[in-house]
Formats: sequence, structure tokens, C-alpha cells
Amino acid sequence: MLARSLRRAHLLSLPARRRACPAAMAAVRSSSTEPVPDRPEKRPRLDSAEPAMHIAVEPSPPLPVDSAAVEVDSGPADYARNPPPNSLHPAAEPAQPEPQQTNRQPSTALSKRAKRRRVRSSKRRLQAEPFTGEWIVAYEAGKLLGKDVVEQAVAESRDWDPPFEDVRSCVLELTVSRLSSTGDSLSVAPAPHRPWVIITPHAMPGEKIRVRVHQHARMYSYADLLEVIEPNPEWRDMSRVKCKYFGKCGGCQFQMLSYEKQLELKREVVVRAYESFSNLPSSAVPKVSPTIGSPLQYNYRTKLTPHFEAPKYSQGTVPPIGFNIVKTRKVMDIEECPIATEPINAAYKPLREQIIDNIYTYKKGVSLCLRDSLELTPLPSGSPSPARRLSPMLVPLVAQQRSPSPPPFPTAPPNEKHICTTDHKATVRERVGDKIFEFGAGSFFQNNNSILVPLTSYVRSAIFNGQAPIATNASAAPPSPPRRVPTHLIDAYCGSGLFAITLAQRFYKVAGIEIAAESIAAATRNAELNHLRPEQCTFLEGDAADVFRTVADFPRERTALIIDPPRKGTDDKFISQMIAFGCETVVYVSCNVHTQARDVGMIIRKSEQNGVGPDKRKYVLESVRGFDLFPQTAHVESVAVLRLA
Ligand SMILES: C[S@@+](CC[C@H](N)C(=O)[O-])C[C@H]1O[C@@H](n2cnc3c(N)ncnc32)[C@H](O)[C@@H]1O
Repeated sequence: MLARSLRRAHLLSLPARRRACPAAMAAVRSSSTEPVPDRPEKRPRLDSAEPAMHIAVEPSPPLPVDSAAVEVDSGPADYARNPPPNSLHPAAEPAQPEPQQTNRQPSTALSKRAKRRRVRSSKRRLQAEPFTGEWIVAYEAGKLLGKDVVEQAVAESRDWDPPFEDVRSCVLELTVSRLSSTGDSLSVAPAPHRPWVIITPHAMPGEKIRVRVHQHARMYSYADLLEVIEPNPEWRDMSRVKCKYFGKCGGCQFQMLSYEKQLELKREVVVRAYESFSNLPSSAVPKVSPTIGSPLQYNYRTKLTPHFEAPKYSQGTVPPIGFNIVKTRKVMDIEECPIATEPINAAYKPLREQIIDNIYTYKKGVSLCLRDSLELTPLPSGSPSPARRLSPMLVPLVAQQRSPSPPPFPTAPPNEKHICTTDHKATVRERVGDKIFEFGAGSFFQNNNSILVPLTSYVRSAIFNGQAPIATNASAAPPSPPRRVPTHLIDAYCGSGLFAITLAQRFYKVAGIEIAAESIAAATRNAELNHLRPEQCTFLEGDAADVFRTVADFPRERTALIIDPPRKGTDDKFISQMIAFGCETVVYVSCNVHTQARDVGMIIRKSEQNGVGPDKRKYVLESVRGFDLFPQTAHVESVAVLRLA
């Protein structure tokens, strides 16, 4: 009765009610391309009607693979779908019906319903999206078991059959073997179970844990952590945890660890990614440098996207507003997030209250968008001018190249005030060193402002590699700059121009390319805001590979290229064009080190096969290291530097 009257009230007054909460109404599902810790990858839920033997609803996972089997000529995006024959790679399995399982009834004995379920189940298994977190964890589970164990299970058609009697909620005691690159723990099911991996969030290597296994895939199952029976005292210290939702929220994995340990683990992720997915000999991969830490380890996140499902009028209850429960797509109610900035937390509370008051005006689920911004006061005229700042800035740059410690960067004026916007269409402003960026609150911008000066400075130092940049306030490029000093920069996948604009002062010409029109408009405006001459800095909307057609006048031996693609990495078209163009230096920045390792391997092999430029040179991987853009989570940003040898 109550529900019916609420519904009627909603239907009658919907437009007025919508106007009542404009900020929330403006919220949309985020389309960010970076890792979003609070929104785990899509995973089908168990269908409770599903019979036990069809519980394997996960996409076809990768199994341990010979590195040779990963070699691809058809392009990074293609090889997972068209792998070489006989590979144990997940995608090596053609679209075939359910594998024959010795312990199952012959298909003729199956009812129509069961057959339909079986077909549906096998289709679900084939949905593997290579290089997602799910795919990586599956690969690492296979590696933990070992190739022989996996091959035997495949031969016996038992690779999809969990070895537990109660497949829906088996309780086990386990000892954790290691951490996966997604931050989840990997353990092997104890005897008398067949070798099988159990993936449990929030547990640490060496710990004895009690878990409830609940969801199954190929050679591994997911489990909830019920209890840490024997903690790892060297790693775990629960007094470090700052969030009351830690352990249940899917956002953070590492709050119980020291920050040094988090950085160490992220370095290991980079090491493993290059070992497993670059398909390069170890001699071609330099020692991975220590991960650069974030100046802020809490209150750093400048964008938050809490969400909620459509309210169920029949129940008359307010749905939870927050983030997904770990390893599920179920939302839990969350009132604050200690990794988000203070202005975001301050704005989130009243926004939640406003939504709760108006909850029955929402017909669909909503993802909110809270974005930290500098207050949009008019910028002081003439600030910040690269031409005026060029000379003094050259000094710290050269000094920084000699010293590993960060240089003294210009600090923000003391009166700069941070606010939070809840309208995804609003313009927000951020400062990176002496540069100002404005962009749409809903569009992509790196989410940890505190590390952007170290990150962009590192990229700049890597490009110049100890050489002093030319003076770019001249109206023409010097006819012959000393040695091969880079004078031109290409910023591929440039977003709102972060790298292009922070580095532009050091280059005679800069060209950025980006597929999102809104970001290109922001980049063009940002160049203007930072007083870059239009002929010095241009931004083009389009596919990254097209940039090479527009920079025919760039001298190749003096051109540096930055690549910062979305999580899926770059593609064959881009790699072919970049090899044909032949920039002297390439800096590859990525929020998915696994696709980065794959692409870097491919760049190096292609350059060896085809040769770069008239001298048939080839790219070598000079350095690789992580940057911690995402403290308290298992994500890592990776920066790889390639140079022509
Ligand atoms: C990880 S973001 C990097 C943005 C920018 N470098 C930064 O740090 O702010 C990746 C960007 O690539 C863009 N993008 C995705 N696919 C693209 C394509 N095929 N060509 C060009 N840009 C693309 C996305 O819109 C996104 O802005």
C-alpha cells in the first residue's frame, strides 16, 4: 500500500522532483578508461537454478602458456582471439561445445533444459576478455598449479569441475601461497581435493585462512575470507586500516600493508608482467626499477563514482549507495571514502542525503560523479607563461637529471581553494606544477593529482636522457641543435593534454591526438590557458595511429613519442605506423602493465624484423618502473622507455 502510494507520488511529480536534485540527476555512468577500483570488472552472477555441474560461469580463463605460444604477428588485440594451434592459451580454445567430461551423463540423456543450460554455460565460458583482471588472475592460478597439472586436468576433462562436494558454499582451511597481480591471494586446495586454486581477497602470503568457496571457473574458485586464523605478522597490521568498509568494499586491497610493502608488491607485478607477457628474452628486459610512491597515500583520489541500483518501489526501501562488495556486482552502502580527497567526502554526504530524500524519482540505477576541482576563479592575467618561466625552469630540470630525488617544483599559491563538483558536465580545474588544466568532470584525467608532477617530470627526464633541452621561445627551430636533442613531441592518446602541455616548454613543436572530442577541445583550451603558441602545440581528434600522417614535418631523429593508451593497450595499426615513422625515443605510460608488456614486446620484435629507418635500427627497452597512482589498491601505473639503438 505504502509502496503503491509512493510510486503514484513519483509518477505524478517526476519532473518537479527531478529538478529538486539537479546534481544527482546530472550523474551518469562513468566512461573512464583507467582502473576504477570501486567498480570491479563485470562478472556474471551464479544462477541459483543452475545445476552444480554447470556452475562454471566464468569466462574461459587463460592457462599457463609457453611464452612461444603467445607470439603473434596479427597484432596485440588479435592474438588472444586467434592464437596459434595447440596453445594452452585460453583463447586457443575454438568456439566449441562444452568439453567432454568423463563424469557426466552422455548428452543424449540430458533434458532439453539441461542442454540449453549447457550451451549457455559454454557460451559464457568463451567470453574471456584478454588482459582484464579476471584473465590475469586465471593465468596466474594456472601457473601456480603448473603446466603438468593443468594439462592432466584438461586431458581428463576435469578442468571445469571444482573438486568440492558442496560447490555452493564449501568451507576450507587454506594456507595462502602468494598474491596475484590483482592483489587477491592464491592458495591451493588442500588434500584430499584435486589440485585446484582458491582465490581469496584480503589475505596475505603464508597466512592460514578459513574461506567459503562460492564461485567456480576453470581450475580455480573464488572464496570469501571468513577468518584469518594465523596472520602473517610481517605484512599484516590491521591498525593501519583507515576505512571502516575495508574487507567488504571492493575498492582497496592493501590498507593493512605498510606503504613500502605496497610499493614492493607493485614492482613485482611489473616484473611478472614483463616475464609473462612481453615474450622477450630476459636479457632484453632491464631490471625493473623501484616503484615511485605517491606523495599522498590517502585523500588522493580526485574522482569518485559511487552508484546505486534502481529503487524497488515494491520493497519501499532505499537501495544502498556506494561501491560494489568485493568480487560481486552488489552495491554496499558507503558514506565516506578515505582515499578520496576531503572536498569529495565533504560533498558526498549531503549529496547522499539529497538522493535518499528523492530516491523514488529515480527510474534507473545511477553512477554519481564527484570530482575535486580548484575553485573556478578567473586566472590571473598572464599566468602561467612558459616563455617567462622557461629559463629558470631549465635549471631544476638539468639538476634533476643528475639526481634521483624530485626537483623543487613551484608550489601552488596559498589562496588556491579546492571544491567538489557533482555535475559530470561541469568544467573542473587542476594544477600540475606550474600548469593549469581544465576539462569536463566526467572525462578522463589522472585521478591522483599528488603524483602528476613526479610522473610528468620523470617522462621529461627520460626523453632528454641527460641532454639539455633547446630554448623553445625562439620562433623557429635552431638549424642544428647539439647532438640529437629532442625538439619535437608526439603525445598519442593525449586526453586533455597532460603530457603535451606539461612538457611543451622543452619542445619546438608538440602534436597530440585523442579520440574523445571533448578531451581534444579541453586540450586545445589548456594549451591556450598555458600560453602555448598555436603553431607550437596542436591537438587532433582521431585514432592515435593517424597522428603519424599529420607530423610529416617532424624530424624523426629529434622526435619523442609518448603513448598512454587505455587499459586494453595500443594496437597493431599504431605499432606498424610508429615503427614506420621511427621516433628516436618512445615513452609508454600505462595503467595496465600487462598490455604494456605485450605491446612493448611487439614493438621490439617488429623493429627487429623490419628495421627502423634507413639504418635499420631497432628499439631497445631502456627502463621500466611503476608509479603508484593508486595507493591502498593493487593497481599500478607503469612507465617504459624505449630508444632506438
Ligand atoms: C589512459 S588515458 C590517457 C590520457 C592522457 N594521456 C592523460 O594522462 O590524461 C587514454 C586516453 O586514450 C583515449 N583513446 C582511447 N582510444 C583511443 C584511440 N584509438 N585513439 C586515440 N585516443 C584514444 C581515451 O579517450 C583516453 O583519453
